[in-house]
This record gives sequence, C-alpha cells and structure tokens, in this order.
Amino acid sequence: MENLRIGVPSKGRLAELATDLLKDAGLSFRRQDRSLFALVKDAPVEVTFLRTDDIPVLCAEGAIDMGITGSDLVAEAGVDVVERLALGVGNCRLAVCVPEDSGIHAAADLDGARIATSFPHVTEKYLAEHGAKAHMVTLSGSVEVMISLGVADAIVDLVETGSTLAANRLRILDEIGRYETILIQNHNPRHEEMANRVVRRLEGVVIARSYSLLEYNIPRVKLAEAEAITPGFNSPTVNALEDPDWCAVRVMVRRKEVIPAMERLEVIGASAILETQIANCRL
Ligand SMILES: Nc1ncnc2c1ncn2[C@@H]1O[C@H](COP(=O)(O)OP(=O)(O)OP(=O)(O)O)[C@@H](O)[C@H]1O
Ligand SMILES: O=P(O)(O)OC[C@H]1O[C@H](OP(=O)(O)OP(=O)(O)O)[C@H](O)[C@@H]1O
Ligand SMILES: [Mg+2]
Repeated sequence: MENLRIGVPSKGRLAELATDLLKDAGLSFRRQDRSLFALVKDAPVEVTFLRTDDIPVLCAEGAIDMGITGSDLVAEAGVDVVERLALGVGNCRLAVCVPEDSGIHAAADLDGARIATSFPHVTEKYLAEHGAKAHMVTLSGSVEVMISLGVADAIVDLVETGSTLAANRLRILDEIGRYETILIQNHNPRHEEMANRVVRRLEGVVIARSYSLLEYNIPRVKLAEAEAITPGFNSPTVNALEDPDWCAVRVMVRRKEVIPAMERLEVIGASAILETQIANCRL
C-alpha cells in the first residue's frame, strides 16, 4: 500500500498552525531546511510542503490525498474535494469593502465598478447573485491599498479583526462568506484507512483544544441544577463521596464557558471546582 500524502502550508499564517496540529495528533516529522517533503515517524504518511492556495487543486488532482488549507481557498479554487474536518483555527470572513465616504451603499451599486481582489471567482459569483457585473482587478496581496492607488472602487478581501480596514479607512459593504482552516481529502485517497485515522487523530486534538475538564463537588440536592450549568459533551460523570449528601462531578466544558460556569456553580454551592486542560481525547 502506498503512503498517504498530506499537503501542509510551507509558509504563512497556517504553516505553524498545521504543523503543530499534526504533531499534537502524533504525526511527527522533521522538515529539513527548505525541503519540500518529510516522512512521518511511525505511520505510512508523507508530508509535502506547498503553498496554501495550491493545496485545494493539488488535492482535487490527487497529487496529495489530504491537505490543510483555508475553506476560502477551496471555494475560490472551485474544486471538488471532501471537507473532512474543521480545525478550529483561522476563522475569517470575506467581505466587500468600500471607502468610508463611498457613494456605494448596496451590492447592486457595484455594477460597472472596478473591484480589486484575490478571490475573483467567489466575487463574480456573489455579483451575479446580486445582478451586478464589475471589472475584476486580480491580485495576490496588499488588496486594501488598491483603492488609494486608484485602480479600484471597491475591494473583496479577508477580514478578521477589521484593523486593516480601519487603517485604510474602509468600511464593510457586505459579507460574502465565513471561512476557517479545514482538512480536505481527495475522493479516492491512496490509503483510505490511514486517512480515516488522520481524521480521528486530528479530531481528538481539535476537541481537546476547545474543551476543558471541570471537576467539582456538589450537594446531591443541587445536582440537577449543576448539570444544567454543565451538561457536558456527553453526559457528566457523577461519583459518590463519603458524605452521602454530596457527590463529585467530572464534565467537559467549552473553554470559553469555563469561568462563567465556575461562577454559577459556586453560587449554587459547589466546592473544590478544578479546571484541567485536556491534551487529547477520543470520545
Ligand atoms: N487575518 C486573518 N485572520 C484569520 N485567518 C486568515 C487571515 N488572513 C488569512 N487567513 C486564512 O489564512 C489563509 C492563508 O492566508 P494567506 O494566503 O494570506 O497567507 P499568509 O499566511 O497571510 O501568507 P502571505 O504572506 O502569503 O499572505 C487564508 O486563506 C485564510 O483562510
Ligand atoms: O481584519 P484583520 O485582522 O486586519 O485581518 C485581515 C488582513 O489579514 C490578511 O492579510 P495578511 O496579514 O495575511 O497580509 P497579506 O496581505 O500579506 O496577505 C487579509 O488579507 C487582510 O489584509
Ligand atoms: Mg495573507
């Protein structure tokens, strides 16, 4: 059986994220200098380092079986790949933006405008849905400066915090879509069983990263109330304590809900409330 080939971004913001995720999932490799290729230790897997935006087409063509990339880039490439797993990072949205003082107020006003973007296909589809047709200025980066350079009336680009827009005195006219970093797969991978194992392993890390383990003691009479505060991923584990009026609860809680949950548990009489980080899990 041939090795499973996984495409990983060679540089840019997703490179380190992807490498860390794979390592945490027990898929360790060493990239030597600028080499484009690495073998994974103890698994029939090869990692190929590629440009993030080439990963969708190379996966669709079968050069790689799986890849880590942005769902925005998959949409733009317009290729038919299987989306296996959302990786819980790289959240961003694609937006049509115009100068703060622009006379463009609706998508229909973009008819006949010049639009600078790295996403011409997604943009044209969006415009067509709004009955508009525009002149595309297709670029690979620094899109936000194109209006002040005089080559565009509007831009379509990724927005996360909005600070790049503010720095360029631009405002969002409309949101085209929301995207994130995903694991994609070819319809016919070289090693299907290993592909499924990669998905399960990464899933364990993604869930572990987004949940904490919460443990606390609670009077039995308050157990139902406590379970309503922390319903858990599956149902909570409840153990008896020496004092029959009390019990101990173990439950997974979304990281961002841990502090408010602890506060609410304290109010209803819980004690010894502990948060533990989960490194990995199989549920
Ligand atoms: N500001 C952002 N916040 C969150 N995710 C982003 C952001 N910008 C880009 N992404 C995601 O990361 C992917 C890769 O981004 P991009 O192609 O810009 O590479 P980069 O890491 O910025 O490197 P480069 O220097 O080539 O631009 C995007 O397709 C998108 O999914
Ligand atoms: O809303 P914000 O938080 O400001 O993020 C959005 C910016 O992030 C990305 O650029 P990146 O940093 O990748 O630079 P690039 O133009 O070189 O790709 C994207 O292209 C936007 O310019
Ligand atoms: Mg970028």
